[in-house]
Amino acid sequence: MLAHTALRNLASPSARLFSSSAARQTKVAVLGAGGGIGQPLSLLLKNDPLVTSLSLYDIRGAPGVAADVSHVDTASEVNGYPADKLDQALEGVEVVVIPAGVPRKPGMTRDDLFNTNASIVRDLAAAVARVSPSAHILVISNPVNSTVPIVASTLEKAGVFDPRRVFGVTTLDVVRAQRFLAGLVESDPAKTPVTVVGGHSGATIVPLISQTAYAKAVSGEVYEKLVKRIQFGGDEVVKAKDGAGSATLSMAYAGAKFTNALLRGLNGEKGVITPTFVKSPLFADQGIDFFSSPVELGPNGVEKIHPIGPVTAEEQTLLDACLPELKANIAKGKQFVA
Ligand SMILES: NC(=O)C1=CN([C@@H]2O[C@H](COP(=O)(O)OP(=O)(O)OC[C@H]3O[C@@H](n4cnc5c(N)ncnc54)[C@H](O)[C@@H]3O)[C@@H](O)[C@H]2O)C=CC1
Ligand SMILES: O=C([O-])CC(=O)C(=O)O
Repeated sequence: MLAHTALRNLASPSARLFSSSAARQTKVAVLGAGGGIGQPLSLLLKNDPLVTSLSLYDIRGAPGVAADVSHVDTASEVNGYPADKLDQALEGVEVVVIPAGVPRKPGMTRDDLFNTNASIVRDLAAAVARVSPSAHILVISNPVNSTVPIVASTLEKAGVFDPRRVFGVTTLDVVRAQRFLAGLVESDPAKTPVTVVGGHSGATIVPLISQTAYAKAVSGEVYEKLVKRIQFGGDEVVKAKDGAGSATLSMAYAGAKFTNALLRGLNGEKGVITPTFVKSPLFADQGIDFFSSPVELGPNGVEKIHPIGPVTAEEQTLLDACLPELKANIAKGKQFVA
């Protein structure tokens, strides 16, 4: 039930946006704004009335993207920053979205991106710690299961880590789950909320179909295929793009959706609840201190971490497979910064 309300709140951001005109507005930075995700994400954020100012940074091409996006006739101002202007890009920023880093090619796992992306994310987090230490950081760069602990440990080292302000963006898993389930049961995806917990890679992605209104409509082989498709939706896109990268457009949509949810929470809207990968007590006793479960977003970021709720035996099996892999991914991220 909780998940239902939660995801319904997320389902129609535009309707909520237009009723929020009196809300406090916010300066948002996109680091990696010139990339496959960064460009459409910047466009979608330009279209979000809760964003006052958009700061676009990349080691390549951000001023051009900024000039282009700045012509869109919404109120926010847009500035683009080249490679040597990271600190300027982060000045006064309250929300930082990070899609910087390399994407997968066919045959790679997300963990194969670690060697390149770990240092990119660490260095960007160090800059946020230095220039805008109280900003909320939304991590898109893969492998999310490791890059989020990298950001947290980097902030911790700098003495500015607040667990309420660091988020791994797992919204694409929720978006896919809702789209795929809705396709099977012929419902409206916006009215087919699904909670997805765990992390963001293969077996660590755990959709809780039993908590949906359609639990009984999908069983046996149909259920198994649905779960696999949600867990490996990223691979589907990587394969179809055939060497040209991974999901960018659906990720930009998911990133903008999560950013809007956070902004609504920061603005004091109540009941904004969505899964996100955060520092979490849920499985900390098993040495897993980051986990995605439904999180209520509020004026300080994470307001409340909700438990995963009732699971079936099949879902427990999925969780049992998720936890050791997630634990190793988290440890790898922490170790990189230590
Ligand atoms: N969390 C999720 O659900 C998803 C995550 N991703 C991940 O997002 C990341 C980006 O993917 P794409 O946009 O497709 O890649 P891309 O290669 O098209 O764009 C990445 C951008 O990052 C920039 N960049 C590299 N180093 C940088 C630095 N130090 N500072 C600022 N910018 C830097 C590059 O210049 C490039 O413009 C990948 O790691 C990918 O795996 C992709 C899809 C879904
Ligand atoms: O599959 C990838 O590498 C990109 C990603 O995280 C996704 O699409 O879920």
